[in-house]
Amino acid sequence: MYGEEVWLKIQELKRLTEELEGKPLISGEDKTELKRCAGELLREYNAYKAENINFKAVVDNLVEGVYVTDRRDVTQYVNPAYLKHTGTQREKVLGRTVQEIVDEGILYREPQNGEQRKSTPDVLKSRDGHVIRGYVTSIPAFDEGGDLRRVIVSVFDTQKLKIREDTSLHRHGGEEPIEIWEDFGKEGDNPMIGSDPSMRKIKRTILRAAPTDVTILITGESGVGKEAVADKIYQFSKRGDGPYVKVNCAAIPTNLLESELFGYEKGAFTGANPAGKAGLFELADHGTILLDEIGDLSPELQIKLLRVLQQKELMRIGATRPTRLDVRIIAATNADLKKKILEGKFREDLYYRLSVVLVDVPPLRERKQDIGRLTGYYFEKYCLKHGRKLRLTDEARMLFQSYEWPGNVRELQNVIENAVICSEGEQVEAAGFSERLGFETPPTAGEPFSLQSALDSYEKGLIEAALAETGGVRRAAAFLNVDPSTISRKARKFCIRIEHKDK
Ligand SMILES: Nc1ncnc2c1ncn2[C@@H]1O[C@H](COP(=O)(O)OP(=O)(O)OP(=O)(O)O)[C@@H](O)[C@H]1O
Repeated sequence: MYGEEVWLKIQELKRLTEELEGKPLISGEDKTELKRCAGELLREYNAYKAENINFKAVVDNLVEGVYVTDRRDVTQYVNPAYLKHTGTQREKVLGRTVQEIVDEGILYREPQNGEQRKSTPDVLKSRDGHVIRGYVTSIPAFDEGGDLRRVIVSVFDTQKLKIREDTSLHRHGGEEPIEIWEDFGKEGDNPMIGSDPSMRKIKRTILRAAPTDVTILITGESGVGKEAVADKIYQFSKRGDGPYVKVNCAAIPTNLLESELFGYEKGAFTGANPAGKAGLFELADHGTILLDEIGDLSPELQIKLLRVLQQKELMRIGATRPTRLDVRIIAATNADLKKKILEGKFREDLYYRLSVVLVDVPPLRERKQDIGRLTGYYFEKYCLKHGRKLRLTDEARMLFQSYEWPGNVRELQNVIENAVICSEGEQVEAAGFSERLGFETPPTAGEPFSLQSALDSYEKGLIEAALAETGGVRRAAAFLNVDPSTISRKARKFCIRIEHKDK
């Protein structure tokens, strides 16, 4: 007697109990017995409900990815969250062995231990260039005879882990664990690598400002990652499912930029589309627009943009009525806008409207702590992309640390990709980059050259690199096999700032 039947019976019993309540013919004992019966039935019904929960529907709706294989490693089930994390499709994996899937390059999964429960961070990667990170737990399920029946793999989206840890961090006011800040972003997207204090601050700002609708101005040298910051703001905003329109204001000729941004009405000017055209702002309605190189905006367009910011509406060219807009504006520039204001080239009121939140991304040379991780990430990425199995030598890594990277992360990417493609052996040596990076360039005859200054420059680079790599004078000294006092003395001589302290 289960389900509906039990329920009806309980209702009947309840009704009877209430009816008999107060009637003299039924004894107290009978009433107690009736109540006991009803209670028992209710318990039975609840047990039935618990046993028959639709667990598949539950697992289908989990935030964690779940992947189940049988004992021969054949995929039996994957939940939607798993497919989302890995960007793969159900039909590509169901009924297939993990090995087949890995061999085809649909997915890369580091070896899992099928015999024991195991938790490992960072074990999922897709081979299409994205590195996917998740916290993975594999649980083998055995039958009564002790034989392995299936393996249940659950993947925790580390992005969620990061945000949860971040909030707990603020609650407890503790020191942030570095790994939270290493990569930053949803799985499958470009990570934003950086655990240098300046980058951590930027990531905290992104987490705080993204869910609001405030205007954000991102400044910094070319190639530092301004667009990468804007992408994260978009991802973490409430508009993450809405349109995201990116406009490089410097790339569109000034005479076209107005119609591109604001659109025009029909017959607005000769040569225009007779039906009129919506501008990029309108295409970004209910979403986000990134105005890159905002410093290049003409004075006329600055006024039009101010109107969009102040009144949340725009005038198409040739229009008589404004169009209402709901767009979140992010602006970016590598120009010094304060200087442009002083020179009368940029409106001060626009600057303040744009920079409600200001994110200044420092150049790579000011966050040397991140060079190692960025190098590792891009080296792995380009090796995968170009199908090469290479090793980056320690000397090459050191060289990277001591270089100033005027082109910032973009230059680092290019140098690494070039080395991955061009290197002939099995490892990428420092010599492969040194000339490109301007190290050890042999002097040409007749050029003024001092051996001492070349040696000083090399020594300075090595000490800076060792300090950045090891994080302290004593450890840098051990690394270079010299006395700590030598490091301190040379740091003074070469004006190297020592920010790191040995613990
Ligand atoms: N912290 C980071 N971690 C990983 N990759 C990064 C990081 N910052 C930047 N990049 C990568 O470096 C490249 C250049 O970054 P981006 O285009 O965001 O720089 P930018 O400051 O907008 O440059 P520009 O001023 O020239 O437009 C991109 O491919 C980006 O993904």
